[in-house]
Amino acid sequence: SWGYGTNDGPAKWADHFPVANGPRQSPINIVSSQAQFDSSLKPLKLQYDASTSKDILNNGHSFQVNFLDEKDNAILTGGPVTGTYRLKQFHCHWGASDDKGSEHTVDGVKYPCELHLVHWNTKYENFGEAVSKPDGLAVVGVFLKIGSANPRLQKVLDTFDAIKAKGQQTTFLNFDPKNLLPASLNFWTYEGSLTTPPLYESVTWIVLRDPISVSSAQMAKFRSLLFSLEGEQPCRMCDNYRPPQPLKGRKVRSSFK
Ligand SMILES: NS(=O)(=O)c1cccc(NC(=O)NCCCCO)c1
Ligand SMILES: [Zn+2]
Repeated sequence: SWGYGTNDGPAKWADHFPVANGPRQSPINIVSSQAQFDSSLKPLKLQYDASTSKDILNNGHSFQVNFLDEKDNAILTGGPVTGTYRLKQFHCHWGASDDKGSEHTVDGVKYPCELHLVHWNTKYENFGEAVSKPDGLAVVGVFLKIGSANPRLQKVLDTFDAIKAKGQQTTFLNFDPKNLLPASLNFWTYEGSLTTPPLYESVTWIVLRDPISVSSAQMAKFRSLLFSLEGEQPCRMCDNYRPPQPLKGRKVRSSFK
């Protein structure tokens, strides 16, 4: 199956997933001067207070914190979307060094890490139904910038020894993802896709302008995870990001001037 290596990485994904060369692929480079302020965009509303985290998993591509999504416990409304989107999971993408790792870039600037909070449109039955629909998902992207250690993020990193290898999972309760958001919810938004196979063109992207902090030591902890199964030749999990894709005429709107 697919990965991020020389033989199975982003340059090869089109072999099995031809939509990789489609008209609304993600991520993109956000050219801030080209983004158009849209006063009709509503404030982004992230109601995570009753969010219910369940567990954390190493899926062989990233770590993923999964949420109970049978009820409207953690929802996204407003911003560029109509209706209600439910939080399903969050995960990250990062580099082998602090000079790269994010999927979206801003004026060509790469961040060391990018957090994705994945929500699905409740007009569909569940995530599996929504994931392939053009208005199926809304993903909030948050950049991580090297600075002081992030104590909220540390709670996630403290589970990594239990999920070192692909397929390992452990209980992870009562984590509030609101604690991973910057003070301002100013955002850019555009119509895009999953950034991993199957690359479905089903995502309304909502990329927050302001980063949250992470320390260099914390970034090193991300890189202690493995792409590989226990007992296999260990392969450190890093550079699990897709590079920016062609804009193909899409407009990027901003919620701020
Ligand atoms: N990276 S992302 O565009 O936020 C994103 C969001 C939701 C799903 C996905 N990708 C997938 O679920 N791929 C299916 C296999 C992933 C490993 O279990 C990517
Ligand atoms: Zn992602």
